[in-house]
Amino acid sequence: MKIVVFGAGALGVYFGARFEEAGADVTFLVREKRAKQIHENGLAVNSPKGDYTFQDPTIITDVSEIESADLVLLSVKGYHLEGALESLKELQKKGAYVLPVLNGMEHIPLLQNELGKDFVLGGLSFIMATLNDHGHVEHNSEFHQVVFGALEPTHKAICQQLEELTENANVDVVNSDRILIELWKKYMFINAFSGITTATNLPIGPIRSNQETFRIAEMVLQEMRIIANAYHVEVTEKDVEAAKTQLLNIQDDGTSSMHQDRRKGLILELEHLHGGAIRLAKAKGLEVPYIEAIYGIIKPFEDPKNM
Ligand SMILES: NC(=O)C1=CN([C@@H]2O[C@H](COP(=O)(O)OP(=O)(O)OC[C@H]3O[C@@H](n4cnc5c(N)ncnc54)[C@H](OP(=O)(O)O)[C@@H]3O)[C@@H](O)[C@H]2O)C=CC1
Ligand SMILES: CC(C)(CO)C(=O)C(=O)O
Repeated sequence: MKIVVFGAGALGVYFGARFEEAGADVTFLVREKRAKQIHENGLAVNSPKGDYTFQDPTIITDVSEIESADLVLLSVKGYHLEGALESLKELQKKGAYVLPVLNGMEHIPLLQNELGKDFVLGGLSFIMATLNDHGHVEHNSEFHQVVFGALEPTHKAICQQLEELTENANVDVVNSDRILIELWKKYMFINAFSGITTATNLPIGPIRSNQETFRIAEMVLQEMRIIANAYHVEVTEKDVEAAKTQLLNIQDDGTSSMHQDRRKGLILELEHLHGGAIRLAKAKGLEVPYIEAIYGIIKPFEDPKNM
């Protein structure tokens, strides 16, 4: 299977490594600065699930160098999506399906409008990973899951192929037949987790120790459930409880990728995540005061000057 990893960041390199281990032909489509860093330092993953070093990674900076591809693993941040569209369209024309693993929801209709519904799969991931100063992946948890699935009947064959590729791979892969619900559940969870950790600038441990603070995360879960329901997606109270249990079970020093970005002084995905939820709520006439408060608190830190 020919897989193009679009965005050689923490997620892209991690899952690219696991797909290559499983026998896929993996190409990384990157920008010039990242290409230079990879040529200087190589490409590697440090992980409790097993380290991996790419022997001779295929790195390209121009989409025209790709003749054909079966699948694009789209792993850019939400704020880089617009800049990725032209190359994605080229890849789609060359036969590729796009599997986005970004957090959030707004990218799905955007990609469907730009590429056509037939080419945009549903996808998400659970992993705690970040790039170190060498541009290598530091995987900081025991979980490393990709959940994907067909949003349209035309996606079934490629989903089946990916499932077969990864059957015995060193990665937890789920081909879900309810991917839309899974996407919303992840969106609910991430807006609570990334919101509360980034707003407080704390990992989950001290947040959990303070009931008043943890309650804010619980209220974000509830508001996200209500938004999902307004879009006819059946996220339930039970799902909210499950997300809460997930928050209670993360290691004390565990934190979100957005909080890691705040710590590193990088651009935040706030607009795509919480901004997106507020827009989706407004479109349905819903009030989401907790999400708005989290958004307002984090907003100044979108500007790296204020970090
Ligand atoms: N990290 C994590 O633990 C998790 C992250 N996620 C989600 O996954 C998504 C990706 O996150 P993450 O991997 O952490 O992000 P990173 O910032 O580590 O990686 C994103 C990469 O995309 C690259 N990129 C952006 N635009 C382009 C472009 N036009 N062409 C080529 N490359 C491009 C960036 O390259 P450049 O260096 O050139 O800027 C960067 O290397 C986010 O939506 C995040 O919320 C979900 C679960 C866990
Ligand atoms: C919560 C987590 C770590 C799960 O993968 C995540 O998606 C993120 O922090 O972006």
